[in-house]
Amino acid sequence: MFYLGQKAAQAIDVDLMSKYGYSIDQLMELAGLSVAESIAAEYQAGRVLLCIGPGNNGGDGLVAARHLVQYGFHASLFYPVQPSKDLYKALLRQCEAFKIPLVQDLKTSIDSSDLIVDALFGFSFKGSPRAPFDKVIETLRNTNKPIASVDIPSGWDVETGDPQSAGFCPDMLVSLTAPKQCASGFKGRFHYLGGRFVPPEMASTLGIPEYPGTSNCIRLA
Ligand SMILES: NC(=O)C1=CN([C@@H]2O[C@H](COP(=O)(O)OP(=O)(O)OC[C@H]3O[C@@H](n4cnc5c(N)ncnc54)[C@H](OP(=O)(O)O)[C@@H]3O)[C@@H](O)[C@H]2O)[C@H](O)CC1
Ligand SMILES: [K+]
Repeated sequence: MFYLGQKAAQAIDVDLMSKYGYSIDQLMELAGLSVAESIAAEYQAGRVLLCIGPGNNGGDGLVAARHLVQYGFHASLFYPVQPSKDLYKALLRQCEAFKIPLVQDLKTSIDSSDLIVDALFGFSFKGSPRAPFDKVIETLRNTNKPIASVDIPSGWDVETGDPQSAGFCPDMLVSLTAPKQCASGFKGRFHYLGGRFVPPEMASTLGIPEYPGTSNCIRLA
């Protein structure tokens, strides 16, 4: 399977929508579903805190929160920067309908959670984290609660990963569509692949393995 660089990951996203006709809502729903399924495959249904970022990685987290509640988890959201885009507003409304609370105090919420989901940044992250996410990532680095990262461990460079060991090491990584190059430095326990929406032509070019049965995720390592 190919490990994608930043430009290749962004180009695939564009192809899925322009060449193959997917909408972002469709891709995000399936991406978030696969994140929830991967988590439910490895962790007992407990208290899960989802840290949500300002882009589509955060959108995946909002979708995953809803599915995790349906799987019996107690979910809450830490969502420090809420963009005004209709897509995210609608996903947040759905979370409200599922009685998923928004929390303000990250440290206290981490202490009362069994698992943290990192849906802060994905394949469009660049440079060093800017405020307020610098502090959020620092707080995640200082917890010993397990972290499940969506697509990229937030704060890592999409291609070079975390060479200075300045970021955190997640316990789980759920790569979406195909792993990004930074995933080769992942040392956590569970590496999953999700995003079962890739048409056969693209799947064979990328070397994506066949998903088993009706599953929306595959354990890679
Ligand atoms: N095809 C797929 O696999 C799909 C994956 N999905 C998910 O989408 C993300 C990529 O989403 P995108 O919106 O392109 O980007 P991100 O979520 O990674 O982040 C963009 C926002 O982050 C801000 N940003 C970037 N760098 C920094 C930084 N150093 N500090 C603070 N903030 C940063 C950026 O702000 P700008 O002002 O720089 O624009 C954006 O607000 C992918 O990884 C998957 O998780 C889709 O859901 C479905 C298809
Ligand atoms: K992430």
